[in-house]
Amino acid sequence: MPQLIAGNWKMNGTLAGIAAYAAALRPASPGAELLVCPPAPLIAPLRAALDGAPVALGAQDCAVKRSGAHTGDLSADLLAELGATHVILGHSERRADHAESSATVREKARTAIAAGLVPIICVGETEAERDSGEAETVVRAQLAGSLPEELAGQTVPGVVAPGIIAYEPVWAIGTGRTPTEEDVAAMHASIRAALRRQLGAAGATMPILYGGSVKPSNAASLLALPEVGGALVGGASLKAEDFLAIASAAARD
Ligand SMILES: O=C(CO)COP(=O)(O)O
Repeated sequence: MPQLIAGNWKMNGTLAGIAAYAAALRPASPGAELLVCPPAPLIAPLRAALDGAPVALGAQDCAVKRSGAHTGDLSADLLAELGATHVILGHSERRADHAESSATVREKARTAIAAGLVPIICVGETEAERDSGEAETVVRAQLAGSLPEELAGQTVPGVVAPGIIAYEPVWAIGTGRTPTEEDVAAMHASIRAALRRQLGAAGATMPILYGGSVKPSNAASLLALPEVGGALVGGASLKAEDFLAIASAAARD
């Protein structure tokens, strides 16, 4: 399976900036799969500007419910209609800023799957949890709470992976710091073991992305580690050249 390089724009990006970003991505053929997750109002314009280029689009969150009286929430079905194929769920910024529990993430993942979206479920420890030796325990608990059992059997037509995990240590996000290669490899192995236990055969192949200060300069070494199925890139995905440089680091593996 080719590695997946996913960009999470977070609350960045403008309608005015879409044309130049799409123009930089359109001719690219990096060998990795590309996914861009802009703010939801930019999904449809970016889809149009990409003009058929093989770049998938995703959202950064969706609602628990599929429709109804939920002011300000975003329906997974509408996101799919706008052109999203993926949705990031349970990012640590949402867990922290919006008090999202693993149980809520699980409900959202269920809704996303029902709407035909591939959920990218984020897990990761804080610095205090790593320092106290609890990182793997915390991540295992997040996986146990956040993954719906539908992931064990779900297939979305035309999509290889029914779900994706992103390991993002909270202390590595936007800080320029990353775990050691040994720590990334150990955590990804631990996540793989947990996925196998929870989801059986589906858990054996589900991609596990690494996220947290991935840049062109460190992408090749992070992406070469065992069980690293790609990257979830924040800041460096905002510049098309940096995003593509990370994707070409994946392609060299
Ligand atoms: O949170 C992230 C992606 O979801 C990572 O962000 P940075 O790449 O900016 O550290």
